[in-house]
Amino acid sequence: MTALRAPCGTILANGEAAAVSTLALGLATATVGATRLPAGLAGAEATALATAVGARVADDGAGGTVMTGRGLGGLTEPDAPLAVTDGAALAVLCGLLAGHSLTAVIDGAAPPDGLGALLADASATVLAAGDGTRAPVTVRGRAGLTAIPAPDDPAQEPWTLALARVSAGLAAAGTTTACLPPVLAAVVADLLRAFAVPCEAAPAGALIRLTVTGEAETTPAVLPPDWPTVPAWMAARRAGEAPVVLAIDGPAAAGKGTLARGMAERLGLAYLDTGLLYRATGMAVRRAGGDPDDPAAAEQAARALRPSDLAAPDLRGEAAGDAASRVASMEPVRAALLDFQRSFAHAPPDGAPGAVLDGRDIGTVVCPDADVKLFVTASPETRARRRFMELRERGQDVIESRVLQDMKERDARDSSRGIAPLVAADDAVVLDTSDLDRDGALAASLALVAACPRLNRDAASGYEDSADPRTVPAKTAGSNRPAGQ
Ligand SMILES: Nc1ncnc2c1ncn2[C@@H]1O[C@H](COP(=O)(O)OP(=O)(O)O)[C@@H](O)[C@H]1O
Ligand SMILES: Nc1ccn([C@@H]2O[C@H](COP(=O)(O)OP(=O)(O)O)[C@@H](O)[C@H]2O)c(=O)n1
Repeated sequence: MTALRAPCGTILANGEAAAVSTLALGLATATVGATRLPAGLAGAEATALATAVGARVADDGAGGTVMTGRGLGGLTEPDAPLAVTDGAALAVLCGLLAGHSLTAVIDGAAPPDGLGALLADASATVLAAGDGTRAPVTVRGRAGLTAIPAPDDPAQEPWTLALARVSAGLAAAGTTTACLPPVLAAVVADLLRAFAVPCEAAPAGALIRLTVTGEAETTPAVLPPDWPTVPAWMAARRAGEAPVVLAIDGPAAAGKGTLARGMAERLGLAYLDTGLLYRATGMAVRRAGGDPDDPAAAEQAARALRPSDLAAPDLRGEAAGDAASRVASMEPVRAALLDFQRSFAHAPPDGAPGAVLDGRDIGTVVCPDADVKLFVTASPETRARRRFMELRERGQDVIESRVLQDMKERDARDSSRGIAPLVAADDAVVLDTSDLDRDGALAASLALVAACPRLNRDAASGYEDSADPRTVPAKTAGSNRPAGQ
């Protein structure tokens, strides 16, 4: 057996985040070809760990890392103990190493209960200092693990073991099943798919059942730069605290909805387009033959609004936008729609750990305590161009100069109204998307979420550099200002 020497590497110690990062690094080291990892994911210690099992590591020239692995089953035996300070990361690493013909000693964290039994089932042997519950752990792996039996009661298996099951399953014959909490399952499935590992995710009660097809040929991946946000939402969810609320405000066609949908998807949060509530109210008045400027008709429509009204096909056009901004200037209409928006933010549907809301007054009125407030804007010409293209793609016969004119009028009405006007909250970050494409805007926004103190509280070490707000082309709103200026 390899003689014990001083530890030669550590892995970030952030519970779920550390385990997911370890899985990402492990996949990269077990993949033939060059995988790009974003800044922050492969820290110095983790890089040393990957190098110790035969991966080649280089800078990508942009703060990230290019890792060239050796293929599943191709990792080499480390000639010194590997140091891992987090038990969940250790479990994932043991699972990965179990599918290789090597012996590795891992020192640092204690292995989670049941890890030895799980890997023994897959024909790898995990030995620990006598009883399998203390460091150091020795993994004697072997190529071509037998299929890993499903857990007796998936709901009872700790997520640490479920993740070890996934990592061991990569090299195991057939299908491996693991059950994980929804957010963790979503990010793991995302990661596996990035490396082309066949995997399926389906609800299994409160958990998500992930099935991973083993012995797949992984392909090099490019992990997006927002990976550092992973610990943020995981930390928020684990803390069992108030839901995460992200508020996105800004003028028409700035890209709020595109950004909000993207953030909700990436972070596993619920999304509410609050503009639709006003659009549906305004169009309900119009459809009833009324005038959106009539306060009584508008209030009645707002009070009678039903979720199914939000699916009406004519809500995206400029006529609906115009009607919306008329009814939106009336206090009773706003009051009638406020509770719904606040309830959505504070108790997001489907047990989501938080919500993203976009509109005009989310950061100022609806959710003044939001964790992150973004004020998204772009030059009027850029916005008009985008809206024009969008409407044309929907088959609407529109003239760009007219779209610009309508939009300016609507922005002016929204900014100058007495109640909940369109202004950036004092603590909002202004994000000008004029020179950012959709992906760029999303990456910048996710980096801001990663930098949010409450969300990072539990996930500080190893990630703070990557969440450097200096990389974000945004500034904090010092004073309230009208849109489009
Ligand atoms: N950064 C961007 N670059 C280019 N086009 C964008 C960008 N963000 C959004 N768009 C496009 O602009 C149009 C308006 O975006 P949308 O998200 O609906 O804005 P808003 O919700 O602020 O009205 C859509 O067609 C969308 O695809
Ligand atoms: N939170 C909100 C959301 C929308 N609105 C109003 O609803 C109109 C339509 O909003 P929207 O977000 O659907 O419009 P776009 O930005 O997509 O063009 C806006 O012009 C505002 O007048 C509001 O007053 N408050």
